[in-house]
Amino acid sequence: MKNKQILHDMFYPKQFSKKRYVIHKLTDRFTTFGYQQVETPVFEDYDLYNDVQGTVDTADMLKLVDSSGKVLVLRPDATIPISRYYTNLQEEAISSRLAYVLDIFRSTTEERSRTQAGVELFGERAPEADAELIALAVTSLKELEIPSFKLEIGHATFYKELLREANLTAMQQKQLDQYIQSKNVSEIVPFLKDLGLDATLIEKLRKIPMLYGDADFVIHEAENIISTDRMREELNYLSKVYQLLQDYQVDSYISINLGLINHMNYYSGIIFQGFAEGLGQPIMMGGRYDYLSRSFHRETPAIGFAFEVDLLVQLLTCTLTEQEILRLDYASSERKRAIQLAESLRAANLAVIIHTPKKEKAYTESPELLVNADRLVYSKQQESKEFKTDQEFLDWYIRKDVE
Ligand SMILES: N[C@@H](Cc1c[nH]c[nH+]1)C(=O)O
Repeated sequence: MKNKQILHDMFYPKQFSKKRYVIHKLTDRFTTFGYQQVETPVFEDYDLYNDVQGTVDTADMLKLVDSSGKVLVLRPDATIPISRYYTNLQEEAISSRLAYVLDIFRSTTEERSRTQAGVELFGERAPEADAELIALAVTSLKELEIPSFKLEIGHATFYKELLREANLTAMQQKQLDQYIQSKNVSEIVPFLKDLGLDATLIEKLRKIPMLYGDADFVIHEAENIISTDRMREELNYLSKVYQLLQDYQVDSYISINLGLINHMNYYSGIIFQGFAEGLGQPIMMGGRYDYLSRSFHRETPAIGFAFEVDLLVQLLTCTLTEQEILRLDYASSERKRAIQLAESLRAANLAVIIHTPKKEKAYTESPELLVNADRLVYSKQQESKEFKTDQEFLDWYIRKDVE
């Protein structure tokens, strides 16, 4: 049976090279969209999360106590500390586009820790900013060749506007969120009737789980349930973002889902989640969180997303070519020469192991080089080749895989 206490599953070399590839691709792409990478501490004050409203449930955090009795948590979210960092340092001309690759620790996830790669964009509230950020997410997934993925775009408060006057308790709201998320239409109506809500309001709320799919259809249908100016403004905003995504030519990867619920409740506007075929959980999530920074005593609009790196690694279909490792052996008189040869190869970014016993199974297919006083003998499986000088070998070996 799988041990559920395992903190982070071991990544073996093959898997890890996939993880490294995913991280490399994502961070390179983030850079080309102007994001600069940051890192936040693993251990954080419990109070940071306790004070910030609507963040990770305190029960889900992994806590520890330091030697002075102070309660710390293992970083349960990246958006909150990065938002605090940006808000506090705003005057010091730091970039308003920050990226990260960080492990996130939550006791609710089976592995307890997972790697997220994400971006946060501060200081802008405009459909153009949202569209560019969403286009970045799509471009990244396309480049990783993630098969059949979709991004669902919704809104954190659109349907909650309908409930303004209903004064639901937090528990009731949570229950309703669950029904909407699971599109459990048959339970929604009796639940809302029991709460004594007005029949027209119930009728509108009942439609929410159906507001998903093709953008033009959803936006048109959503117009029929609008009851406040705020709802109209937000729907127009969403529609503008969608038009921009058409210009980015990524609209075929997008669907609108006004019943989308994100678990972090710092979101205040557009939200999104990415899904890949055959995987029940989202591979990315994000959204606009314009008011989180109020907790840090300044207001800065912001939007961001995070990819679940470990899930992307599972979905990777491309085959990565592993770097071959040359095993270098030498006649005892040639030790110094062999060491220098290894140095030259490593300077050209090639992998070399000097004089190791040939017992590891993984290396039985590795090429070998024997350095003798009068010649160098290269062999790989059945093939072998001889060289008179070190330079002759280096010239050949360094270029052999380059067409
Ligand atoms: N921090 C969010 C993802 C996100 C990044 N930026 C905005 N949202 C999460 O872990 O779900």
